[in-house]
Amino acid sequence: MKTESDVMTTTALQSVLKQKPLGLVFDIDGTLSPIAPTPAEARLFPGIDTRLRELSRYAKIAILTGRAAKEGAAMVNVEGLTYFGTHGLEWCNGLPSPTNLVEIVPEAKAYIEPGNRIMDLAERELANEPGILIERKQLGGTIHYRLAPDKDHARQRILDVVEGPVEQAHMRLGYGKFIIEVLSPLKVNKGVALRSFAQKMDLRGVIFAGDDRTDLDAMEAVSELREEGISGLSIAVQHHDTLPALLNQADLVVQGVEGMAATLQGILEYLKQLNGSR
Ligand SMILES: O=P(O)(O)OC[C@H]1O[C@H](O[C@H]2O[C@H](CO)[C@@H](O)[C@H](O)[C@H]2O)[C@H](O)[C@@H](O)[C@@H]1O
Repeated sequence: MKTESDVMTTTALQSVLKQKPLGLVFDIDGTLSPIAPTPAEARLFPGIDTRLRELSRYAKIAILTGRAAKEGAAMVNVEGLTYFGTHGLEWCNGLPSPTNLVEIVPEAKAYIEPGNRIMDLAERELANEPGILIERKQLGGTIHYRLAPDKDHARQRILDVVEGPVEQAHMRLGYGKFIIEVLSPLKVNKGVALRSFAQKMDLRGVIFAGDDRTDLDAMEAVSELREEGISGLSIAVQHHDTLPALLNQADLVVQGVEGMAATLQGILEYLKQLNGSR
């Protein structure tokens, strides 16, 4: 049985889906892909790639991930989408290739070298720490401690190693699900990236879905765009550890990646119906 709030949600979702051009923007980890013990083990939820391919007939689609753009694109592997990586710091229109290069915010280039030095240091100093894994990116990278036997100890060890050098390099740290990230100090985040995508594609409607702290910026951007007259809706993918702030900000909450996959299927069916195709 449909509840009153289900009906309201459906109505709100449908009203955004009627807009043209329509944009659909998705985080990957925890949204399109169940959280895995390590980044290399994560895979898209079954059928997501097919749905994205079909959805791209009706909407402009962007992937907006904290992973490097190249890694995110390799994971999704659907042609014709915009791939934003490192929380919006880099992007590629379509799948990256030797003739289709990943671009980076020009002001960020000055931080590539210091970022490399900090990641080299982290690799050296944390090599013997159990359960710590280092994921390097074009700029900086992510230090994972999900597999550490003592997570509090691992987190503190990481901070002891990188906090000082990050401060000296005038860079900053970011925090997520059992990760500490070495980032540029620029005001680039998923919200800025979502706004640039909406502007570039001249979107009249936009839907964003995400599950973690950095996705909050994109959800706030959706609210701002709405105030500016662009129809928008944000979806939080709820897990056992989802931040309350994210659930409060979202217009719609779905349960886990499975719930997100079902919502994508519903969106696809509605767009097919709207556009008279089967
Ligand atoms: O904010 P996001 O776009 O979700 O990016 C944050 C990080 O996501 C990835 O790490 C997370 O997913 C891994 C695979 O499921 C998991 O092992 C890890 O514990 C999670 O934090 C990605 O590997 C990182 O590069 C992103 O920064």
